[in-house]
Amino acid sequence: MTGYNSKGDVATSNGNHRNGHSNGSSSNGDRPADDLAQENQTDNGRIQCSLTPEELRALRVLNEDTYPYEVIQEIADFIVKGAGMRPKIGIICGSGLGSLADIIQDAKIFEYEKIPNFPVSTVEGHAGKLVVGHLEGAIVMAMQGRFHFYEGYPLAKCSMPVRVMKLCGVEYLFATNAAGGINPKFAVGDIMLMHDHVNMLGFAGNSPLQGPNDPRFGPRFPALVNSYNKDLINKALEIGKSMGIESNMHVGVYSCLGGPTYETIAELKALRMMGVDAVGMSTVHEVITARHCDMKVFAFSLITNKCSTEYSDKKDEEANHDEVMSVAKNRQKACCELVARLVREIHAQS
Ligand SMILES: O=P(O)(O)O[C@@H]1C[C@H](O)[C@@H](CO)O1
Ligand code: HPA
Repeated sequence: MTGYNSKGDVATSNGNHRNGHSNGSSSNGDRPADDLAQENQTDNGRIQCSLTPEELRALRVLNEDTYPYEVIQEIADFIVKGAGMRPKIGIICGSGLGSLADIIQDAKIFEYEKIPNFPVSTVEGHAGKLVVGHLEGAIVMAMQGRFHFYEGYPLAKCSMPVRVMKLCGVEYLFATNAAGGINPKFAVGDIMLMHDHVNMLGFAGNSPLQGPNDPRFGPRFPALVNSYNKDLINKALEIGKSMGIESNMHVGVYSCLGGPTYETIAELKALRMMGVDAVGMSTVHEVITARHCDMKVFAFSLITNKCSTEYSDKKDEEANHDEVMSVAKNRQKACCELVARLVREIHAQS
């Protein structure tokens, strides 16, 4: 166990000085770590760390799954300074929906690898770029590529970019995803506006808010009723109507499972009994993080495949990522129009 105090001291449960080397030697010559630890012992029993604040921060980011406020602030400052603008709306592009970021004008593009302390995208259909620019008069920032739990990232890391958005100035989060339709009324290509979720990873005791709470982001125990902004849902429904796609638009409940496996028939039956309409592997932890820091949330699922709850031998009824990507590509125009018009409405009101 490692503990940090507010002065940047570091203490380890075995009394060893923590310096990033596992063999007990340190950057202070060849002296054993125990000697240094004794010498650097402070009154409170903790060990005075000889690392610079920068080294300590880098070590912490590498080894820990939580991102301190100051690190998030640094990432946000890097983006705002690099873009030369402060976004108000954040967009997370779901699988195959990266084109939502292609409609942004005067775009400043940041590859994830080049953003300090940012994770990298590993999934096909998630380009790994952050795009900041203008859309329908508003300044927006879009993630062309999100982070999923099944990639090996802890939930806090998956949704860390939402906090970056917040500290960049973002007030509205638009989260989009590709999902399997469990509600038998849903067809492939339909859009489901999320009005609630079932957090299956939360049922299993996993949350992006696990660990010490930093009140600068939000409260220890945030309420999640009314997480999905009703005004934005109603506006999106109106937009859908004027686009002539109202019969392909629904309002429903999304559930996130850990993936990367698609669901079994028994799991799908269980989800349906719980009132779930669409199932995926993302979004919920992003929404939790956004609501924790008081962002307004709009989210939708593009139904890329139907999830039958009947046993069948037919191979073509099995979900697969190629189909997910190809449906998303076919429906990108409608998704882009919906997002752009909702951004326009928000901008017009402000
Ligand atoms: O990032 P999203 O939630 O849109 O991606 C879904 C879930 C998996 O990552 C992938 C499965 O096909 O699509
Ligand atoms: N299940 C889980 N995630 C998904 C699906 C699905 O059927 N389709 C797209 N993402």
